[in-house]
Amino acid sequence: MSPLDGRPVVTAAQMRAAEQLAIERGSSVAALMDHVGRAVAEVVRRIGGGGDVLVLCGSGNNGGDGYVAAAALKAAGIAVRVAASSPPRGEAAIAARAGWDGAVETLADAAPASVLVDALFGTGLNRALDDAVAAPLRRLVEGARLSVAVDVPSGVQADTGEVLGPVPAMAVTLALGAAKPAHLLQPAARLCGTVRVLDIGVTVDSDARVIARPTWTRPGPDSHKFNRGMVAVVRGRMAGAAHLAATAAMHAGAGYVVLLGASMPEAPYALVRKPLTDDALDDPRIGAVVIGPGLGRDEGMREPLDQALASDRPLVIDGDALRLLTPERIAARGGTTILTPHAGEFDALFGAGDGSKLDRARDAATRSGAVVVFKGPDTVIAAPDGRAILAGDANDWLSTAGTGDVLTGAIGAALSSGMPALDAAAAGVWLHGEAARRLGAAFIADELAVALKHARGML
Ligand SMILES: NC(=O)C1=CN([C@@H]2O[C@H](COP(=O)(O)OP(=O)(O)OC[C@H]3O[C@@H](n4cnc5c(N)ncnc54)[C@H](O)[C@@H]3O)[C@@H](O)[C@H]2O)[C@@H](O)CC1
Ligand SMILES: Nc1ncnc2c1ncn2[C@@H]1O[C@H](COP(=O)(O)OP(=O)(O)O)[C@@H](O)[C@H]1O
Ligand SMILES: [K+]
Repeated sequence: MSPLDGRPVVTAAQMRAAEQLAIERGSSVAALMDHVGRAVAEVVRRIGGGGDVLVLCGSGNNGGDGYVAAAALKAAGIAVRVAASSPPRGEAAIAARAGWDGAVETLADAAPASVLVDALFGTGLNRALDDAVAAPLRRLVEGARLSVAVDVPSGVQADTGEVLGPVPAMAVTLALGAAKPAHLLQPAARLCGTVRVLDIGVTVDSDARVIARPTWTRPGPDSHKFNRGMVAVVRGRMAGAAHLAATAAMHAGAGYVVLLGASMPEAPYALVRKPLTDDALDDPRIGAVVIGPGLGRDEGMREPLDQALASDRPLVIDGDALRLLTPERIAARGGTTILTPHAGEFDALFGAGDGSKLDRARDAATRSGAVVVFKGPDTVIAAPDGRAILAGDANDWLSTAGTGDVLTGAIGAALSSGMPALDAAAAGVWLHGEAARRLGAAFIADELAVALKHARGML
């Protein structure tokens, strides 16, 4: 069992392809199922505290994993029972069922146990759970002290994170071989509890990964304010938002932050204030220009936006600026661009569309030629070359005004330090998430901007 950080995220089809490759190299579905079932049993034995176990088995291979796990638990001397939603169908699942020498109860009749193992449906779920399954599943999860899902909680769509009908929350989910989008994307991710990847002896790779602690160099003897990273934040109609972004950039470790569009000195005095002159963005030392927080959506703000787009400096575009643009206009810019839309801004810029958040973010990155940070209770970062990074598990207290402005500043700081755009976006998201985790509850965006320094100190 290992934590998710930095691990590949694969779809059901990618997982099947990896499984197929393992089979071509001499393994078999039955051998994989045997491996998975035993590994699940071992974890359940370890975390179950010796309590009795009820394994719920479906008709597919997820159910097959369940029968193998039940047999292994029994062999280990654990009191275990099995209940099934319907008989096994595939060859491997039928063989796994045959390896279980105990009774098989119906879901309706099964009494709860202290540990519940949900092996009803995995990546093969293709519709909402029937009531005859959903109701007993809920009753048995509620009656258990500990509930463990095999691969994904039954009822969630592994590739999209959609929840098909009411699904009870599990305490632990054992992701088989690799994380699936549902382990990170909402609303499914909240139902997974603690997710751990279980090695199943299948090699998986993917161009999508779970966010991980970034590599972000600390200042050294050669550092000075300009080579630490210089960030220019363009101020608009609502000065507070740009201030938050600028403060965040400073506390994320930028060496020099300038607020363009203001000239009167005021605290914090470390923040340099200058007017947005025609040549303000020409300074080659500027490593990132941040525009959008509090910019205003009126026609009058098109001018500074045009100036930023025309500059050859790396650009972070957020908030109102996203409302004044089209994907084509961004694509035409060339150069490095990072967009940080929340769901409303995303829909306005790229259209509502269907598909998973991961698919939509990737499509948006391709269309705009920019790295797209699609924010929300889960955040998907996508690059035009197809790579993607998923961040789940956010502190819900982030849902307060101004936290997005803070994120923009943090990304600006990372970008200005010379990181490639995808890495910079991920570093900013990680720092923001870590600062929020440390702050706990009911913090405000001003505090979040300052708290970035504590997260930065960990790197
Ligand atoms: N890919 C891999 O490398 C491995 C996968 N294994 C397991 O196989 C699982 C996938 O197995 P399957 O493809 O058989 O899929 P599932 O076991 O998730 O279920 C598929 C079956 O359930 C039916 N079904 C789908 N939704 C339903 C619903 N709402 N109500 C009633 N029936 C429904 C389908 O028609 C199909 O017959 C994985 O999640 C994992 O647990 C392991 O056994 C072995 C290794
Ligand atoms: N449960 C949640 N709901 C909304 N936003 C969340 C949640 N959890 C984390 N966040 C994060 O909080 C930030 C909100 O940004 P945004 O909506 O742009 O706010 P603002 O425009 O007020 O700064 C984003 O980084 C988002 O990913
Ligand atoms: K399951």
